[in-house]
Amino acid sequence: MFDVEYLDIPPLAKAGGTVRLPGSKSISNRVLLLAALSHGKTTVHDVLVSDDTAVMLAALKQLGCSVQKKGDTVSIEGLGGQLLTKKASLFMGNAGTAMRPLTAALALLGGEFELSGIPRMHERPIGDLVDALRQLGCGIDYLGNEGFPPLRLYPGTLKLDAPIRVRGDVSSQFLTALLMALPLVAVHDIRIEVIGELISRPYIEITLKLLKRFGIDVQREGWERFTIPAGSQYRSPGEIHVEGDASSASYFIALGAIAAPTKGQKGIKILGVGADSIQGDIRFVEAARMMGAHIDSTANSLRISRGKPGEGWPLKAIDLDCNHIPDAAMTLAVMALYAEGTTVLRNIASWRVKETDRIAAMACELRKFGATVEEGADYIRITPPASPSAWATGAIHTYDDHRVAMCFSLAAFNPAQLPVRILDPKCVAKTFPDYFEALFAVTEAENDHIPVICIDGPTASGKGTLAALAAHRLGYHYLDSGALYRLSAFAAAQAGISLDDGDGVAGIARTLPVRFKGEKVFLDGKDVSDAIRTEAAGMAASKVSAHPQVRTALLELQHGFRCLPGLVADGRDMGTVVFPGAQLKIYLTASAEHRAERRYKQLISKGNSATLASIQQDLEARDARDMSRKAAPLKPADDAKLLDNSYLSIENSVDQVIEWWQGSRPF
Ligand SMILES: Nc1ncnc2c1ncn2[C@@H]1O[C@H](COP(=O)(O)OP(=O)(O)OP(=O)(O)O)[C@@H](O)[C@H]1O
Ligand SMILES: Nc1ccn([C@H]2C[C@H](O)[C@@H](COP(=O)(O)O)O2)c(=O)n1
Repeated sequence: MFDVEYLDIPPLAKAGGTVRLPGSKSISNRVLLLAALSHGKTTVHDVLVSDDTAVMLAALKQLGCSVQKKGDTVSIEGLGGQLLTKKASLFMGNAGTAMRPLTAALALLGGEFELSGIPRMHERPIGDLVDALRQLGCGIDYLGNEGFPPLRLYPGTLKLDAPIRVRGDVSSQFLTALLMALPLVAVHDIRIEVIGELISRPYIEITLKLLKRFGIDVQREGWERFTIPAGSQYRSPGEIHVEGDASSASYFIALGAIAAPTKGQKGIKILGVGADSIQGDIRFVEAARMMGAHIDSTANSLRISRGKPGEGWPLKAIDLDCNHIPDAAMTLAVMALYAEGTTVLRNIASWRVKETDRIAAMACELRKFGATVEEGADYIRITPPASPSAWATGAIHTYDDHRVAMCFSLAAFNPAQLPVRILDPKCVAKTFPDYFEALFAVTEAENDHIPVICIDGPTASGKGTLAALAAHRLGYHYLDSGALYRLSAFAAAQAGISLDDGDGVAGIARTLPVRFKGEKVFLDGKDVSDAIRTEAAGMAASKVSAHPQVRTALLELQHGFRCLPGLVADGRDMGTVVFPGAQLKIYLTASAEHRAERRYKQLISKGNSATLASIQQDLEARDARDMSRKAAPLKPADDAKLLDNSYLSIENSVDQVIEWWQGSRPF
């Protein structure tokens, strides 16, 4: 996951490859709760591992459920409709799929509970569900504002004779919550009557299908009346698989529809969800086809490609009632940027009470790209920028809403080739923690659009420390090019090749079996991190680095580090030779005394013996060699910014680099 303040996505050009989707959030949280309420043990496979499912699992554990989790497989020993814990404070985060059904189940089972969440959860309505539960005799108080969490639940006297009336036009989760809770008390037939037009019906279909898997056969008359038969009892199905998240699929369906295919690939293949999906958002496929996408499906996979020019590309604008795909419809709003004409998405009032007011959020962020957007109580109308030159870009606010973040990543295909900044990208953890990694794995940018920051300078100036920290702040990859010279010298010595034999060392360097993992370096699978960090290894590296053949041999390997979303590289010739077109070049230096002292402290802290004087002598000798060699000598690039950090802390040095970087960005 990109745990950074913002993520800059370079302009993207192409897409192709296979994406395996994480499990559906809606199915995962329903199944986890049903498993907890059932008799017997349920093993749930392919569960979504995310913030919202973590909230549900934590609550179930607090309620006395035995939960075993291994990767995306969760085994739950069901409570059989009996609570082991009758008193608890449960934190629901911003997970509506946990808050609503747990409120209903705990209110009916009795006990004293408090359910709260993050501030946005306390702005999301729950009054219609509370009203329905109060009709049943459940004890519920509002602890904050009337109609909103947090809630206090306490035992009441249940009255189950009269039909229960619940509103269906604000959130279908209220009905889902009742459908999942009422089988716990179905001593006789229990009827639910829906008031108002039921929105998001596909989610009710998911609920009914899953209830059936757990032994509850709800009878439905239209979408207005539901009956839970007397004697209903939850029974574990034993094993159950969660299908991939159809709402998450929408981003990759859209990707296939708007991106030119990468060489050798037939667009995007999505695994985990397909024509047999029980999720309503699978019907996003129909909307994407209407806009021009080519989509083939099997039972549990999809393949998407962009239409030919004039036959699906550019996309066609649509005017669509989106009641059946409320979450995935947000993706259509971004696809509208690539459509000819004005797209209207209707019947989306529920967007206003989701993680944020999604209509307002989408309108505000779409305008940053130059789109003309009109919003109404339950619709949004989007006209894209009139021409490539009318496109703009911006820093996208994500409102702690995972879907806003994921949708707007697709704006990086803009024809003006502008980068897009996603603020707080880690909000995708709610449903798809590795979304951006998955996106970058199947997208391509033109090579010179992938940003590179070069940090060159003499020995022990702090290049590595600075480069690694800057890379971490930006979510970029990091290249320690010095390690490659160290490894070449190390591997050559091990193979009995003289360090003076340029061709011999180059032969080794050309096929270095190297792997970086965090701060560790592996050569042919062996951890050599410490072995290549000695002063002697540094001197050996300096020697082999003077051979032009060795430098040429390592060039391709270094270029390979330039990957999405960007790179910070440190060394001696990053800005002058390896990445001459880099967007930012820094020449980092410090006085020889300061550098010797830093290296001295570094060596001593690792238990090595050294004297300050000998270290200073060694590093000056190494610098002299690196600066005087013919091939790619150490020197500042003509366009490098000079940074002397003799009296600058590490934090201030990083801040300076980030400030320079920000200054070069269009946000
Ligand atoms: N601004 C700074 N102030 C004080 N100490 C620093 C500063 N920058 C780096 N250091 C410390 O200096 C030591 C050397 O830093 P680092 O290994 O990053 O240098 P380097 O330039 O990459 O060295 P080399 O050329 O040998 O690879 C480390 O212990 C690091 O923590
Ligand atoms: N881009 C680079 C990086 C390193 N070298 C050589 C010269 C250095 O003395 C030696 C070790 O580098 P360090 O790990 O100390 O950064 O490798 C080079 O020539 N070009």
